[in-house]
Amino acid sequence: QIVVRHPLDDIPGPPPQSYLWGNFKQIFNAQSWAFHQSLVDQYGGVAKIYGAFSDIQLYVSDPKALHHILVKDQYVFEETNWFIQSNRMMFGMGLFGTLGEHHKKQRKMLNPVFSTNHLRDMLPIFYEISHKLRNAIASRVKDGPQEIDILHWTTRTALELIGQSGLGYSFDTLGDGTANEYSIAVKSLVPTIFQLSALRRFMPIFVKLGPPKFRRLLMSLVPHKAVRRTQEIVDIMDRTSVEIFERKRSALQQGDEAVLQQVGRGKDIMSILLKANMAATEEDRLQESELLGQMTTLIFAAMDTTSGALARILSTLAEHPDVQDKLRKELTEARKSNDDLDYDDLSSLPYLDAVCRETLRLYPPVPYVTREARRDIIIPLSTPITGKNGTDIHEIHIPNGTSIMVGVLGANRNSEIWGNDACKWRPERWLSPLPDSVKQARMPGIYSNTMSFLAGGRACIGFKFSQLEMKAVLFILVESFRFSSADKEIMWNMGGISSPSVKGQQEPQLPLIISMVQ
Ligand code: HEM
Repeated sequence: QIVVRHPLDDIPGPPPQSYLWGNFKQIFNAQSWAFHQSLVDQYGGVAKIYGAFSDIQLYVSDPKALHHILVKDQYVFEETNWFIQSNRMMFGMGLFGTLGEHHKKQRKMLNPVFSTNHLRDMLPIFYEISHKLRNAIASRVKDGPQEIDILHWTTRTALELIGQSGLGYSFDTLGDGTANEYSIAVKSLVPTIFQLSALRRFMPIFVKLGPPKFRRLLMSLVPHKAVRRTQEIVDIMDRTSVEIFERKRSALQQGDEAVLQQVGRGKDIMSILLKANMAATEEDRLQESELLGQMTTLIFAAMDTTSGALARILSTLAEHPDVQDKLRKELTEARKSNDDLDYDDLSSLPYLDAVCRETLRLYPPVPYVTREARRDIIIPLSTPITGKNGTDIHEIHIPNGTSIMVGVLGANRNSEIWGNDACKWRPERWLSPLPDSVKQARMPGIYSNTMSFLAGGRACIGFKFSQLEMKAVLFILVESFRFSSADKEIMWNMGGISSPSVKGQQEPQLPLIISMVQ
Protein backbone atom coordinates (compact mmCIF):
# COMPACT_ATOMS: atom_id res chain seq x y z
CA GLN A 1 0.00 0.00 0.00
CA ILE A 2 1.36 3.41 -0.96
CA VAL A 3 0.83 6.15 1.63
CA VAL A 4 1.11 9.64 0.12
CA ARG A 5 2.42 12.08 2.69
CA HIS A 6 1.29 15.70 2.62
CA PRO A 7 3.85 18.36 3.62
CA LEU A 8 1.42 19.59 6.31
CA ASP A 9 0.78 16.15 7.82
CA ASP A 10 2.69 16.96 10.99
CA ILE A 11 0.85 20.20 11.74
CA PRO A 12 -1.72 19.61 14.48
CA GLY A 13 -5.32 20.74 14.31
CA PRO A 14 -8.89 19.58 14.90
CA PRO A 15 -10.05 16.46 13.08
CA PRO A 16 -12.35 17.02 10.07
CA GLN A 17 -16.05 16.45 10.83
CA SER A 18 -16.59 14.71 7.49
CA TYR A 19 -14.73 14.23 4.22
CA LEU A 20 -17.15 16.50 2.33
CA TRP A 21 -17.24 19.40 4.77
CA GLY A 22 -13.94 19.06 6.66
CA ASN A 23 -14.12 21.69 9.43
CA PHE A 24 -15.99 24.07 7.09
CA LYS A 25 -19.20 24.15 9.15
CA GLN A 26 -17.25 24.78 12.37
CA ILE A 27 -15.24 27.62 10.84
CA PHE A 28 -17.90 29.39 8.83
CA ASN A 29 -20.94 29.45 11.04
CA ALA A 30 -22.37 32.54 12.67
CA GLN A 31 -21.28 31.36 16.13
CA SER A 32 -17.75 30.20 15.28
CA TRP A 33 -16.13 32.50 17.84
CA ALA A 34 -15.24 29.76 20.32
CA PHE A 35 -13.98 27.46 17.57
CA HIS A 36 -11.61 30.12 16.20
CA GLN A 37 -10.43 30.84 19.73
CA SER A 38 -9.89 27.14 20.42
CA LEU A 39 -7.60 26.84 17.40
CA VAL A 40 -5.18 29.27 19.05
CA ASP A 41 -5.62 28.01 22.61
CA GLN A 42 -5.15 24.36 21.70
CA TYR A 43 -2.71 24.40 18.80
CA GLY A 44 -0.78 27.69 19.02
CA GLY A 45 0.15 30.10 16.20
CA VAL A 46 -0.62 27.71 13.34
CA ALA A 47 -3.36 25.09 13.18
CA LYS A 48 -4.29 22.76 10.37
CA ILE A 49 -7.94 22.90 9.34
CA TYR A 50 -9.89 21.15 6.61
CA GLY A 51 -12.01 22.94 4.03
CA ALA A 52 -14.65 21.42 1.74
CA PHE A 53 -13.59 18.02 0.33
CA SER A 54 -11.05 17.98 3.18
CA ASP A 55 -8.82 20.48 1.41
CA ILE A 56 -5.91 21.09 3.81
CA GLN A 57 -5.67 24.71 4.99
CA LEU A 58 -3.95 26.65 7.78
CA TYR A 59 -5.31 29.02 10.43
CA VAL A 60 -2.43 31.37 11.22
CA SER A 61 -2.07 33.81 14.12
CA ASP A 62 1.69 33.58 14.81
CA PRO A 63 3.17 37.11 14.41
CA LYS A 64 6.26 36.17 12.39
CA ALA A 65 4.27 33.90 10.10
CA LEU A 66 1.74 36.71 9.60
CA HIS A 67 4.57 39.10 8.81
CA HIS A 68 5.69 36.78 6.03
CA ILE A 69 2.19 36.15 4.70
CA LEU A 70 1.03 39.77 4.65
CA VAL A 71 4.22 41.82 4.33
CA LYS A 72 7.47 40.12 3.32
CA ASP A 73 6.02 37.50 0.97
CA GLN A 74 2.73 39.24 0.25
CA TYR A 75 2.98 38.57 -3.49
CA VAL A 76 3.24 34.85 -2.83
CA PHE A 77 0.25 34.91 -0.50
CA GLU A 78 -2.27 36.74 -2.65
CA GLU A 79 -5.98 37.13 -2.19
CA THR A 80 -7.79 34.02 -3.35
CA ASN A 81 -8.80 33.85 -6.98
CA TRP A 82 -12.51 33.56 -6.17
CA PHE A 83 -12.35 36.68 -3.97
CA ILE A 84 -10.70 38.77 -6.70
CA GLN A 85 -12.95 37.51 -9.52
CA SER A 86 -16.21 37.96 -7.62
CA ASN A 87 -15.12 41.41 -6.43
CA ARG A 88 -14.37 42.44 -10.02
CA MET A 89 -17.88 41.45 -11.01
CA MET A 90 -19.41 43.41 -8.13
CA PHE A 91 -17.19 46.47 -7.74
CA GLY A 92 -15.15 46.66 -10.94
CA MET A 93 -11.42 47.26 -10.99
CA GLY A 94 -11.08 48.87 -7.55
CA LEU A 95 -8.62 47.90 -4.81
CA PHE A 96 -10.57 44.71 -4.04
CA GLY A 97 -10.30 43.54 -7.64
CA THR A 98 -6.61 43.91 -8.46
CA LEU A 99 -3.41 42.06 -7.59
CA GLY A 100 0.36 42.54 -7.56
CA GLU A 101 1.84 45.55 -9.39
CA HIS A 102 -1.59 46.66 -10.59
CA HIS A 103 -2.87 46.87 -7.03
CA LYS A 104 0.34 48.57 -5.91
CA LYS A 105 -0.11 51.26 -8.56
CA GLN A 106 -3.64 51.96 -7.32
CA ARG A 107 -2.44 52.19 -3.71
CA LYS A 108 0.26 54.64 -4.77
CA MET A 109 -2.38 56.96 -6.21
CA LEU A 110 -4.83 56.47 -3.33
CA ASN A 111 -2.56 56.57 -0.26
CA PRO A 112 -2.01 60.37 -0.27
CA VAL A 113 -5.77 60.89 -0.47
CA PHE A 114 -6.02 59.33 3.01
CA SER A 115 -3.33 61.58 4.50
CA THR A 116 -3.81 63.35 7.84
CA ASN A 117 -4.13 66.70 6.08
CA HIS A 118 -7.12 65.57 4.07
CA LEU A 119 -8.64 63.95 7.15
CA ARG A 120 -8.49 67.27 8.96
CA ASP A 121 -10.65 68.72 6.19
CA MET A 122 -13.15 65.92 6.57
CA LEU A 123 -13.73 66.36 10.30
CA PRO A 124 -16.37 69.12 9.88
CA ILE A 125 -18.34 66.75 7.62
CA PHE A 126 -18.08 64.01 10.26
CA TYR A 127 -19.39 66.39 12.92
CA GLU A 128 -22.20 67.71 10.75
CA ILE A 129 -23.48 64.17 10.20
CA SER A 130 -22.98 63.23 13.87
CA HIS A 131 -25.13 66.21 14.92
CA LYS A 132 -27.87 65.12 12.51
CA LEU A 133 -27.72 61.69 14.09
CA ARG A 134 -27.89 63.24 17.54
CA ASN A 135 -30.98 65.23 16.57
CA ALA A 136 -32.67 62.18 15.07
CA ILE A 137 -32.17 60.16 18.25
CA ALA A 138 -32.97 63.10 20.56
CA SER A 139 -36.33 63.58 18.87
CA ARG A 140 -37.16 59.96 19.74
CA VAL A 141 -36.03 59.94 23.38
CA LYS A 142 -36.83 63.50 24.48
CA ASP A 143 -39.87 62.36 26.47
CA GLY A 144 -38.16 59.45 28.19
CA PRO A 145 -35.98 56.38 27.57
CA GLN A 146 -36.77 54.39 24.44
CA GLU A 147 -35.63 51.11 22.96
CA ILE A 148 -33.92 51.93 19.68
CA ASP A 149 -32.22 49.71 17.12
CA ILE A 150 -28.86 51.46 17.20
CA LEU A 151 -27.53 49.39 14.28
CA HIS A 152 -30.17 50.95 12.03
CA TRP A 153 -28.73 54.36 12.91
CA THR A 154 -25.04 53.47 12.84
CA THR A 155 -25.56 51.91 9.39
CA ARG A 156 -27.32 54.97 8.00
CA THR A 157 -24.67 57.18 9.57
CA ALA A 158 -21.76 55.12 8.26
CA LEU A 159 -23.18 55.26 4.74
CA GLU A 160 -23.70 59.00 4.95
CA LEU A 161 -20.18 59.50 6.37
CA ILE A 162 -18.50 57.65 3.51
CA GLY A 163 -21.04 59.00 1.01
CA GLN A 164 -20.25 62.63 1.77
CA SER A 165 -16.56 62.39 2.61
CA GLY A 166 -15.74 59.58 0.19
CA LEU A 167 -17.91 60.34 -2.81
CA GLY A 168 -19.06 63.90 -2.14
CA TYR A 169 -22.64 62.65 -2.31
CA SER A 170 -25.45 62.65 0.25
CA PHE A 171 -27.52 59.47 0.30
CA ASP A 172 -29.48 60.08 3.48
CA THR A 173 -30.44 63.19 5.43
CA LEU A 174 -30.92 61.02 8.55
CA GLY A 175 -34.43 62.40 8.72
CA ASP A 176 -37.71 60.49 8.54
CA GLY A 177 -37.90 60.39 4.75
CA THR A 178 -37.75 57.11 2.90
CA ALA A 179 -34.33 55.69 2.07
CA ASN A 180 -33.18 56.03 -1.53
CA GLU A 181 -32.65 53.15 -3.92
CA TYR A 182 -28.88 53.20 -3.51
CA SER A 183 -28.85 53.04 0.27
CA ILE A 184 -31.33 50.16 0.28
CA ALA A 185 -29.22 48.33 -2.30
CA VAL A 186 -25.88 48.85 -0.64
CA LYS A 187 -27.20 47.86 2.79
CA SER A 188 -28.45 44.54 1.50
CA LEU A 189 -25.22 43.74 -0.35
CA VAL A 190 -23.31 42.00 2.46
CA PRO A 191 -26.25 39.85 3.68
CA THR A 192 -27.05 38.92 0.06
CA ILE A 193 -23.56 37.87 -0.95
CA PHE A 194 -23.20 36.03 2.34
CA GLN A 195 -25.88 33.65 1.00
CA LEU A 196 -23.64 33.09 -2.01
CA SER A 197 -20.49 32.25 0.00
CA ALA A 198 -20.22 28.78 -1.52
CA LEU A 199 -21.14 29.83 -5.10
CA ARG A 200 -18.55 32.67 -5.06
CA ARG A 201 -15.86 30.01 -4.95
CA PHE A 202 -16.79 28.96 -8.50
CA MET A 203 -16.15 32.45 -9.87
CA PRO A 204 -12.73 31.64 -11.36
CA ILE A 205 -14.43 29.03 -13.59
CA PHE A 206 -17.42 31.24 -14.37
CA VAL A 207 -15.32 34.17 -15.65
CA LYS A 208 -13.83 31.92 -18.33
CA LEU A 209 -17.25 31.21 -19.83
CA GLY A 210 -17.21 33.79 -22.60
CA PRO A 211 -17.73 37.57 -22.85
CA PRO A 212 -19.49 39.63 -20.12
CA LYS A 213 -22.81 39.84 -22.01
CA PHE A 214 -23.00 36.08 -22.31
CA ARG A 215 -22.05 35.61 -18.65
CA ARG A 216 -24.73 38.06 -17.66
CA LEU A 217 -27.28 36.01 -19.54
CA LEU A 218 -26.03 32.84 -17.88
CA MET A 219 -26.21 34.53 -14.50
CA SER A 220 -29.83 35.51 -15.04
CA LEU A 221 -30.62 31.83 -15.65
CA VAL A 222 -29.26 30.70 -12.26
CA PRO A 223 -32.32 29.74 -10.19
CA HIS A 224 -31.21 31.52 -7.02
CA LYS A 225 -32.92 34.61 -5.56
CA ALA A 226 -29.69 35.96 -4.06
CA VAL A 227 -27.94 35.84 -7.46
CA ARG A 228 -30.72 37.92 -9.00
CA ARG A 229 -30.68 40.39 -6.11
CA THR A 230 -26.90 40.73 -6.36
CA GLN A 231 -27.28 41.59 -10.04
CA GLU A 232 -29.85 44.28 -9.20
CA ILE A 233 -27.66 45.70 -6.43
CA VAL A 234 -24.58 45.81 -8.65
CA ASP A 235 -26.55 47.56 -11.40
CA ILE A 236 -27.83 50.22 -8.99
CA MET A 237 -24.36 50.77 -7.50
CA ASP A 238 -22.83 50.99 -10.93
CA ARG A 239 -25.42 53.43 -12.29
CA THR A 240 -25.05 55.68 -9.25
CA SER A 241 -21.24 55.65 -9.38
CA VAL A 242 -21.23 56.63 -13.06
CA GLU A 243 -23.70 59.45 -12.37
CA ILE A 244 -21.68 60.83 -9.43
CA PHE A 245 -18.43 60.46 -11.35
CA GLU A 246 -19.73 62.37 -14.37
CA ARG A 247 -21.03 65.17 -12.16
CA LYS A 248 -17.68 65.41 -10.41
CA ARG A 249 -15.70 65.48 -13.58
CA SER A 250 -17.83 68.18 -15.11
CA ALA A 251 -17.52 70.29 -11.91
CA LEU A 252 -13.76 69.93 -12.05
CA GLN A 253 -13.76 71.02 -15.68
CA GLN A 254 -15.93 74.03 -14.88
CA GLY A 255 -13.44 75.20 -12.22
CA ASP A 256 -13.16 75.88 -8.50
CA GLU A 257 -16.51 77.60 -8.00
CA ALA A 258 -18.45 74.61 -9.36
CA VAL A 259 -16.37 72.21 -7.22
CA LEU A 260 -17.18 74.19 -4.06
CA GLN A 261 -20.91 73.99 -4.82
CA GLN A 262 -20.87 70.21 -4.46
CA VAL A 263 -21.65 68.16 -1.37
CA GLY A 264 -18.27 67.72 0.33
CA ARG A 265 -17.07 70.99 -1.23
CA GLY A 266 -14.47 69.16 -3.30
CA LYS A 267 -12.75 67.80 -0.17
CA ASP A 268 -14.06 64.26 -0.55
CA ILE A 269 -11.84 61.29 -1.43
CA MET A 270 -13.07 60.95 -5.03
CA SER A 271 -12.67 64.68 -5.83
CA ILE A 272 -9.11 64.65 -4.49
CA LEU A 273 -8.41 61.43 -6.36
CA LEU A 274 -9.76 62.75 -9.64
CA LYS A 275 -7.68 65.88 -9.34
CA ALA A 276 -4.54 63.94 -8.41
CA ASN A 277 -5.11 61.56 -11.30
CA MET A 278 -5.41 64.39 -13.80
CA ALA A 279 -2.11 65.81 -12.54
CA ALA A 280 -0.31 62.42 -12.47
CA THR A 281 2.27 61.29 -15.00
CA GLU A 282 1.08 59.00 -17.78
CA GLU A 283 2.78 56.08 -16.06
CA ASP A 284 1.04 56.59 -12.69
CA ARG A 285 -2.35 57.59 -14.01
CA LEU A 286 -5.30 55.27 -13.38
CA GLN A 287 -7.88 54.50 -16.04
CA GLU A 288 -11.40 55.82 -15.71
CA SER A 289 -12.73 52.31 -15.03
CA GLU A 290 -10.30 52.00 -12.12
CA LEU A 291 -11.46 55.30 -10.62
CA LEU A 292 -15.07 54.19 -10.95
CA GLY A 293 -14.17 50.88 -9.33
CA GLN A 294 -12.89 52.67 -6.23
CA MET A 295 -16.29 54.23 -5.54
CA THR A 296 -18.32 51.15 -4.64
CA THR A 297 -15.18 49.60 -3.17
CA LEU A 298 -14.98 52.46 -0.69
CA ILE A 299 -18.64 52.29 0.24
CA PHE A 300 -18.46 48.53 0.66
CA ALA A 301 -15.22 48.64 2.69
CA ALA A 302 -16.32 51.50 4.93
CA MET A 303 -19.98 50.92 5.66
CA ASP A 304 -20.62 47.66 7.50
CA THR A 305 -17.20 47.69 9.19
CA THR A 306 -17.78 51.15 10.66
CA SER A 307 -21.42 50.65 11.56
CA GLY A 308 -20.67 47.30 13.21
CA ALA A 309 -17.72 48.76 15.14
CA LEU A 310 -19.78 51.71 16.37
CA ALA A 311 -22.67 49.48 17.38
CA ARG A 312 -20.27 47.15 19.19
CA ILE A 313 -18.70 50.02 21.12
CA LEU A 314 -22.09 51.39 22.17
CA SER A 315 -23.42 48.00 23.26
CA THR A 316 -20.22 47.26 25.18
CA LEU A 317 -20.53 50.64 26.89
CA ALA A 318 -24.12 49.72 27.76
CA GLU A 319 -22.83 46.56 29.44
CA HIS A 320 -20.20 48.55 31.36
CA PRO A 321 -21.96 51.63 32.81
CA ASP A 322 -18.88 52.54 34.89
CA VAL A 323 -16.74 52.83 31.74
CA GLN A 324 -19.52 54.75 30.02
CA ASP A 325 -19.70 57.28 32.89
CA LYS A 326 -15.93 57.69 32.94
CA LEU A 327 -15.88 58.24 29.18
CA ARG A 328 -18.73 60.76 29.34
CA LYS A 329 -16.83 62.66 32.03
CA GLU A 330 -13.78 62.88 29.77
CA LEU A 331 -15.89 64.10 26.85
CA THR A 332 -17.84 66.73 28.77
CA GLU A 333 -14.68 68.07 30.38
CA ALA A 334 -13.02 68.27 26.98
CA ARG A 335 -15.82 70.38 25.57
CA LYS A 336 -14.87 73.66 27.14
CA SER A 337 -17.12 75.76 24.95
CA ASN A 338 -19.90 74.89 22.52
CA ASP A 339 -17.42 74.11 19.79
CA ASP A 340 -16.65 70.61 18.62
CA LEU A 341 -13.10 69.51 19.30
CA ASP A 342 -10.51 69.99 16.57
CA TYR A 343 -8.62 67.11 14.97
CA ASP A 344 -5.72 67.03 17.44
CA ASP A 345 -7.84 67.34 20.56
CA LEU A 346 -10.35 64.72 19.44
CA SER A 347 -7.64 62.26 18.36
CA SER A 348 -5.78 62.52 21.62
CA LEU A 349 -8.57 62.01 24.16
CA PRO A 350 -6.98 59.13 26.09
CA TYR A 351 -10.05 57.28 27.35
CA LEU A 352 -12.01 57.55 24.10
CA ASP A 353 -8.93 56.22 22.34
CA ALA A 354 -8.59 53.36 24.85
CA VAL A 355 -12.25 52.37 24.45
CA CYS A 356 -11.89 52.29 20.63
CA ARG A 357 -8.63 50.34 20.69
CA GLU A 358 -9.87 47.80 23.19
CA THR A 359 -13.13 47.17 21.35
CA LEU A 360 -11.39 46.79 17.99
CA ARG A 361 -8.83 44.43 19.57
CA LEU A 362 -11.28 42.14 21.32
CA TYR A 363 -14.06 42.34 18.73
CA PRO A 364 -12.39 42.87 15.34
CA PRO A 365 -15.17 43.67 12.83
CA VAL A 366 -13.28 41.56 10.25
CA PRO A 367 -12.38 38.45 12.30
CA TYR A 368 -10.39 36.74 9.54
CA VAL A 369 -9.31 37.14 5.91
CA THR A 370 -8.14 34.50 3.47
CA ARG A 371 -5.02 34.24 1.34
CA GLU A 372 -3.68 31.58 -1.02
CA ALA A 373 -0.04 30.49 -1.51
CA ARG A 374 0.83 30.96 -5.18
CA ARG A 375 3.97 28.80 -4.94
CA ASP A 376 5.74 26.47 -2.50
CA ILE A 377 7.30 28.51 0.28
CA ILE A 378 8.75 28.18 3.78
CA ILE A 379 7.56 30.50 6.55
CA PRO A 380 9.20 30.80 9.98
CA LEU A 381 7.32 31.04 13.29
CA SER A 382 7.86 33.36 16.29
CA THR A 383 6.91 30.56 18.68
CA PRO A 384 7.43 26.94 17.67
CA ILE A 385 4.42 24.64 17.69
CA THR A 386 4.57 21.00 18.72
CA GLY A 387 4.19 18.71 15.73
CA LYS A 388 2.01 15.61 15.81
CA ASN A 389 5.13 13.49 16.21
CA GLY A 390 6.13 15.47 19.32
CA THR A 391 8.97 17.52 17.83
CA ASP A 392 9.09 21.31 17.79
CA ILE A 393 8.27 22.94 14.46
CA HIS A 394 10.06 26.25 13.85
CA GLU A 395 9.16 26.77 10.20
CA ILE A 396 6.48 25.44 7.90
CA HIS A 397 6.76 24.24 4.28
CA ILE A 398 3.63 25.50 2.64
CA PRO A 399 2.70 23.90 -0.69
CA ASN A 400 1.51 25.93 -3.67
CA GLY A 401 -2.28 26.43 -3.60
CA THR A 402 -2.70 26.16 0.19
CA SER A 403 -5.46 28.42 1.55
CA ILE A 404 -4.54 30.42 4.61
CA MET A 405 -6.98 31.88 7.10
CA VAL A 406 -5.35 34.94 8.62
CA GLY A 407 -6.61 34.66 12.19
CA VAL A 408 -7.27 38.27 13.14
CA LEU A 409 -9.35 37.21 16.14
CA GLY A 410 -6.77 34.65 17.26
CA ALA A 411 -3.89 37.11 16.99
CA ASN A 412 -5.76 39.82 18.90
CA ARG A 413 -6.73 37.52 21.77
CA ASN A 414 -3.51 35.58 22.25
CA SER A 415 -2.97 35.30 26.03
CA GLU A 416 0.78 34.80 25.62
CA ILE A 417 0.92 38.26 24.06
CA TRP A 418 -1.84 40.13 25.91
CA GLY A 419 -1.75 38.33 29.25
CA ASN A 420 -4.30 36.22 31.09
CA ASP A 421 -7.01 38.82 30.62
CA ALA A 422 -6.62 38.76 26.80
CA CYS A 423 -10.28 37.79 26.38
CA LYS A 424 -11.51 40.47 28.75
CA TRP A 425 -12.69 43.92 27.60
CA ARG A 426 -10.56 46.26 29.67
CA PRO A 427 -9.93 49.72 28.12
CA GLU A 428 -7.65 50.58 31.07
CA ARG A 429 -4.94 48.36 29.60
CA TRP A 430 -4.24 51.13 27.08
CA LEU A 431 -3.76 53.80 29.74
CA SER A 432 -0.51 52.37 31.09
CA PRO A 433 2.46 50.98 29.16
CA LEU A 434 1.57 47.70 27.43
CA PRO A 435 3.29 44.53 28.74
CA ASP A 436 6.71 43.76 27.23
CA SER A 437 5.21 40.64 25.66
CA VAL A 438 3.13 42.87 23.35
CA LYS A 439 6.17 44.75 22.08
CA GLN A 440 8.26 41.60 21.84
CA ALA A 441 5.59 39.82 19.81
CA ARG A 442 6.07 42.31 16.95
CA MET A 443 2.65 41.77 15.52
CA PRO A 444 2.82 43.17 11.96
CA GLY A 445 -0.62 44.88 12.12
CA ILE A 446 -0.76 48.57 11.20
CA TYR A 447 -2.91 49.46 14.22
CA SER A 448 -1.91 49.25 17.89
CA ASN A 449 -0.26 45.80 17.84
CA THR A 450 -3.45 44.19 16.60
CA MET A 451 -4.46 42.70 13.25
CA SER A 452 -7.84 44.46 13.11
CA PHE A 453 -6.86 46.57 10.09
CA LEU A 454 -4.43 43.94 8.82
CA ALA A 455 -0.83 44.50 7.66
CA GLY A 456 1.16 44.99 4.49
CA GLY A 457 0.23 46.29 1.05
CA ARG A 458 -3.43 45.31 1.34
CA ALA A 459 -3.98 46.59 4.87
CA CYS A 460 -6.97 48.85 5.43
CA ILE A 461 -6.30 52.10 3.63
CA GLY A 462 -9.05 53.80 5.63
CA PHE A 463 -7.87 52.99 9.15
CA LYS A 464 -7.13 56.55 10.22
CA PHE A 465 -10.27 57.80 8.52
CA SER A 466 -12.21 55.15 10.41
CA GLN A 467 -10.71 56.13 13.80
CA LEU A 468 -11.60 59.74 13.27
CA GLU A 469 -15.17 59.21 12.09
CA MET A 470 -15.88 56.82 14.94
CA LYS A 471 -14.47 59.22 17.50
CA ALA A 472 -16.53 62.12 16.12
CA VAL A 473 -19.75 60.07 16.28
CA LEU A 474 -18.99 58.67 19.73
CA PHE A 475 -18.10 62.10 21.07
CA ILE A 476 -21.47 63.53 20.12
CA LEU A 477 -23.53 60.48 21.08
CA VAL A 478 -21.96 59.63 24.43
CA GLU A 479 -22.03 63.19 25.72
CA SER A 480 -25.72 63.46 24.80
CA PHE A 481 -27.18 60.04 25.58
CA ARG A 482 -26.99 57.23 28.10
CA PHE A 483 -27.00 53.72 26.63
CA SER A 484 -28.17 50.63 28.49
CA SER A 485 -28.89 47.05 27.51
CA ALA A 486 -32.38 46.10 26.41
CA ASP A 487 -33.81 42.94 27.87
CA LYS A 488 -32.95 40.90 24.76
CA GLU A 489 -30.16 38.47 24.03
CA ILE A 490 -27.81 39.88 21.39
CA MET A 491 -25.93 37.48 19.15
CA TRP A 492 -22.88 38.72 17.26
CA ASN A 493 -22.72 36.79 14.04
CA MET A 494 -19.37 35.96 12.54
CA GLY A 495 -19.04 36.47 8.81
CA GLY A 496 -16.64 38.33 6.54
CA ILE A 497 -17.81 41.31 8.62
CA SER A 498 -19.52 40.56 11.92
CA SER A 499 -22.99 41.90 12.69
CA PRO A 500 -25.47 41.71 15.58
CA SER A 501 -28.96 40.28 15.76
CA VAL A 502 -31.46 39.38 18.46
CA LYS A 503 -31.45 35.70 19.39
CA GLY A 504 -34.00 33.82 17.34
CA GLN A 505 -34.30 36.51 14.68
CA GLN A 506 -32.62 36.75 11.32
CA GLU A 507 -32.27 40.39 10.41
CA PRO A 508 -29.30 42.40 11.72
CA GLN A 509 -30.29 44.70 14.59
CA LEU A 510 -29.06 45.89 17.96
CA PRO A 511 -31.73 47.22 20.33
CA LEU A 512 -30.45 49.42 23.18
CA ILE A 513 -32.31 51.56 25.70
CA ILE A 514 -31.35 55.17 25.08
CA SER A 515 -32.07 58.15 27.32
CA MET A 516 -31.05 61.81 27.32
CA VAL A 517 -28.17 62.84 29.57
CA GLN A 518 -29.61 65.53 31.82
C1 HEM B 1 -13.68 49.69 11.90
C2 HEM B 1 -13.62 49.92 10.63
C3 HEM B 1 -12.80 49.13 9.64
C4 HEM B 1 -12.17 47.92 9.77
C5 HEM B 1 -12.12 47.01 10.98
C6 HEM B 1 -11.51 47.65 8.50
C7 HEM B 1 -10.74 46.53 8.24
C8 HEM B 1 -10.17 46.23 7.02
C9 HEM B 1 -9.47 45.01 6.71
C10 HEM B 1 -9.23 43.86 7.67
C11 HEM B 1 -9.08 45.07 5.42
C12 HEM B 1 -8.35 44.00 4.61
C13 HEM B 1 -9.32 43.15 3.84
C14 HEM B 1 -8.70 42.03 3.05
O1 HEM B 1 -7.50 41.98 2.85
O2 HEM B 1 -9.45 41.16 2.62
C15 HEM B 1 -9.54 46.34 4.89
C16 HEM B 1 -9.34 46.77 3.61
C17 HEM B 1 -9.80 47.97 3.13
N1 HEM B 1 -10.44 48.97 3.83
FE1 HEM B 1 -10.97 48.90 5.78
N2 HEM B 1 -11.76 48.69 7.65
C18 HEM B 1 -12.52 49.62 8.30
C19 HEM B 1 -12.97 50.84 7.81
C20 HEM B 1 -12.65 51.34 6.56
C21 HEM B 1 -13.03 52.64 6.08
C22 HEM B 1 -13.80 53.68 6.88
C23 HEM B 1 -12.57 52.74 4.79
C24 HEM B 1 -12.66 53.88 3.81
C25 HEM B 1 -12.77 55.11 4.12
C26 HEM B 1 -11.90 51.48 4.47
C27 HEM B 1 -11.33 51.19 3.26
C28 HEM B 1 -10.71 50.00 2.97
C29 HEM B 1 -10.24 49.65 1.63
C30 HEM B 1 -10.37 50.51 0.38
C31 HEM B 1 -9.64 48.39 1.74
C32 HEM B 1 -8.97 47.61 0.61
C33 HEM B 1 -7.48 47.90 0.70
C34 HEM B 1 -6.67 47.22 -0.36
O3 HEM B 1 -7.01 46.15 -0.84
O4 HEM B 1 -5.63 47.80 -0.71
N3 HEM B 1 -11.97 50.66 5.57
N4 HEM B 1 -10.20 47.03 5.89
